[in-house]
Amino acid sequence: MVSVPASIERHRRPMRPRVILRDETTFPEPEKFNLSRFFKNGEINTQLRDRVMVTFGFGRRVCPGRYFALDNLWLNLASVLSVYTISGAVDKNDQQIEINLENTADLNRHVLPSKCSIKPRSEKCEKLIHGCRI
Ligand code: HEM
Repeated sequence: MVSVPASIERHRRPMRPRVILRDETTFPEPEKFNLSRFFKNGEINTQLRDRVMVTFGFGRRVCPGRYFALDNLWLNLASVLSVYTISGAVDKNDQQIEINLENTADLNRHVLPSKCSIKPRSEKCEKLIHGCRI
């Protein structure tokens, strides 16, 4: 077995974000997709521990791209949601097709594909998407 030099060993972290964010004492049923866990009396629960910054690690090895990543996510999501309505798809009998929330087991986990419906919010949005002048 290759031994790890002490200078590297002291940078190792026993608690990774993935483990912290699945701590059942703070986040009951951590594997369940449950947006209501972030709300209290119809408002965002500001008493919860910050679960966004945890994702990027801590201390001297904290992710230096965190603000860039968060701003990009915000811009991308806001751009998409401002012009599209995204919802679950319906089958030919007009019944809602259930969204599959299972994760892959890769290093970078993501949800498995599900059918969904993505429609422009309005004619004006459609023109915007196609790059026409409104
Ligand atoms: C949602 C997107 C991202 C997530 C969740 C993320 C998460 C992380 C995490 C958990 C670490 C390890 C922190 C630790 O060891 O404690 C890390 C390190 C790092 N990240 Fe990110 N990151 C993201 C985006 C980015 C972007 C956009 C960049 C660059 C533009 C970036 C550059 C880096 C670098 C260079 C390190 C190594 C820092 C070091 O070891 O000193 N990351 N990131």
